Amino acid sequence: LSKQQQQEVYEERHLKFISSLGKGNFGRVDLCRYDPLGDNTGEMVAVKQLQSSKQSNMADFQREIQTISSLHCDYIVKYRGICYSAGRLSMRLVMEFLPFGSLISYMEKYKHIITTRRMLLFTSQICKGMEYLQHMRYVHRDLAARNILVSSDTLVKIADFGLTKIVPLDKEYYRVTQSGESPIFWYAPESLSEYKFSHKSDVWSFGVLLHELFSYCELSRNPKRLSLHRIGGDIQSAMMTVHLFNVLKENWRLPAPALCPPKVYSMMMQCWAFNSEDRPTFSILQDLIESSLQDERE
Ligand SMILES: CCc1cc(O)ccc1-c1ccc2c(C(=O)Nc3ccc(C)nc3)n[nH]c2c1
Repeated sequence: LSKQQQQEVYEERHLKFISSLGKGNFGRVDLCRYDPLGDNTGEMVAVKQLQSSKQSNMADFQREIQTISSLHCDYIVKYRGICYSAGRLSMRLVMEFLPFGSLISYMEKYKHIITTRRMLLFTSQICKGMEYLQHMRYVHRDLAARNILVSSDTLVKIADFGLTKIVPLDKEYYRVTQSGESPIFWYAPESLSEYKFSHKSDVWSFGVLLHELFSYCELSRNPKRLSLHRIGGDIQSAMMTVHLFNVLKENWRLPAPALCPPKVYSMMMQCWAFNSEDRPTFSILQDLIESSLQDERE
């Protein structure tokens, strides 16, 4: 079977645990080898335990699987299938394994050798992935460096943990975000004030992701830290959204990262237009990225 025709049902007995990929912002994920031939030639996959205790969740769950399995794009982490645990009500989500893990850990590790060109290549790939999601009428709502995975030194992919977002653990519901990360610092003003999400709010988040990337995903310079510095870090969380909305209304924006090419910061600023209709589309952003790539080529 070609990779594309790979059956969607994985038999538990052939799913061999290799190691834990750590508790990223997507909950606990394991590296497994799916080895039906039993000769260690099977493919490596990333596997996540999903519990869906109530019947209602099952409907949500099936719908999410329908969506995730319908996304076929080189710049979106591929859904591989589902492994039904014999007897137990739980099941496991099987996704494509990306050998370099999260963009945040990658940038921390390689920031001294990664070039502006390479960062613009990653930017272009994420933009293409978002163009595809928009074409599929899919709003991501949580575009951030923590949700980008690295396949190789020249390829990154968008992971949408939508599935892991909606499936609660058998006891409590948990938000799929980096421990301590509050997504409000990636939210467009209309998302903060009216909880409205659209392709245009994804563009706003894309600008914040660009800021993370060109700040080498450094924790000291991350959007949450910089925003809290501006609005005062000591306010309780309920007021944080209001304060953040107000400073954005008064045209405060994240400052240009050190060494950031002017054209790239200008792109971020266009993504952060207060009125959503003034923001560029992902295809316009693609042209701006190409033009920045040209500058880096000369
Ligand atoms: C199955 C959970 C999931 C659910 C979803 O909806 C979307 C994506 C994923 C997912 C999450 C993590 C990974 C990983 C990885 O973490 N890889 C790595 C490689 C190397 C190191 C050190 N750490 C880590 N690879 N593919 C992955 C897919």
